[in-house]
Amino acid sequence: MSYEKELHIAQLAVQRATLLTQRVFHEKAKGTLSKDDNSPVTIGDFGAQALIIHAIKSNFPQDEIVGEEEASSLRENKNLSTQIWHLVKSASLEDETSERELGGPIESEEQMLQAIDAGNSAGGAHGRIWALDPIDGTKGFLRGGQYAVCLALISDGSVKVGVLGCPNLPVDDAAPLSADIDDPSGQGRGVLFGAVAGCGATSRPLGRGALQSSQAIRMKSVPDITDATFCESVEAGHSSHGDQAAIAKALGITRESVRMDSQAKYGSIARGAGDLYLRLPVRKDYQEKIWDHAAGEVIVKEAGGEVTDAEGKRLDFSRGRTLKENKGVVAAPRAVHAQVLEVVKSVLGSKE
Ligand SMILES: Nc1ncnc2c1ncn2[C@@H]1O[C@H](COP(=O)(O)O)[C@@H](O)[C@H]1OP(=O)(O)O
Ligand SMILES: [Mg+2]
Ligand SMILES: [Mg+2]
Ligand SMILES: [Mg+2]
Repeated sequence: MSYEKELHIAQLAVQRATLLTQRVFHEKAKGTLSKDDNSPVTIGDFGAQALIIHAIKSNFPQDEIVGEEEASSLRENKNLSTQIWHLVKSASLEDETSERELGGPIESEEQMLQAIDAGNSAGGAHGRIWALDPIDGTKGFLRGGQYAVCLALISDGSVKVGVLGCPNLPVDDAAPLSADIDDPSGQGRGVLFGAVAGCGATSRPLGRGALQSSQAIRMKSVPDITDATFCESVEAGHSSHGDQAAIAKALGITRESVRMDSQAKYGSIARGAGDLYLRLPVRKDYQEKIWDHAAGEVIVKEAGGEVTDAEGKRLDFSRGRTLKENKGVVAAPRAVHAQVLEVVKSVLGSKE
């Protein structure tokens, strides 16, 4: 199957939602709530989830959706719900054809809340399931750093389509990897990554109207691993900076890591701006969420990379809303992945 329509709709939907999040990014008040697990969620997360689910349901009504957010807190907070509705109502691409392809506007605030709640699939091993993270790296979003709007289609447990909207990464695939956003106007920034299993990965400028033309991306070859650049989370609670530093040292890597929030890390290594992405668990009991990895996994694999957990197992997207069979993530160019994994195992093994 070619998944041409799925990729097209996913890219348009992520583009439109990313533009909504950018408006919130530049506002001082972001309507932030704290969820039960103490993580933040903003009006940008809710608005983006509503828009993307509306687009998927309009085009693929039978498909299920695993979305990070749900609307119960909004039903108890009319003020916040109305703020989101204002954002969603006025979100549109400049291109009318694209707008129509996304199912036209959401008609009411209630329909918006229902769309948010339609991301409640339990996930699983059968059928077509979309994994949606409307803002990945919400902490980065609040800090003025990197974040990503992430959407993937999983079919019978494996990722077929992945799209990442990264508004704060440079458009230029060859720009050196840096977590800084030193250009507050956003000029020259905003990239949309896409991939279909078996068909390669691409990047294109995020833009405001119809999709601009894309170019193929490839990971960089790494003839000498000691020259590699690796990226990792900003948040020390999300992955073990200590273990990652020990692994880099054992590999002979001398360059400092680049710390950035969100799946912008997967996009960055896929286009060769960085080489490795290491995410070693801090807490044994944390289960990674499928929406935090699905799009990034297929984009890196299609750009010539390998993605496994810290034990070398493939990421298993068929187990529900989380990657409960996996611990950590190791992403690297295919030619050096085994070498990196060996060091990961030996560094983690020596701790036990
Ligand atoms: N203890 C944890 N270990 C790993 N990832 C976590 C942990 N807690 C939250 N996350 C998730 O990591 C993702 C961000 O990753 P990164 O730090 O690489 O940008 C977020 O989706 C965040 O989830 P949440 O959306 O609930 O905040
Ligand atoms: Mg996330
Ligand atoms: Mg999120
Ligand atoms: Mg979150």
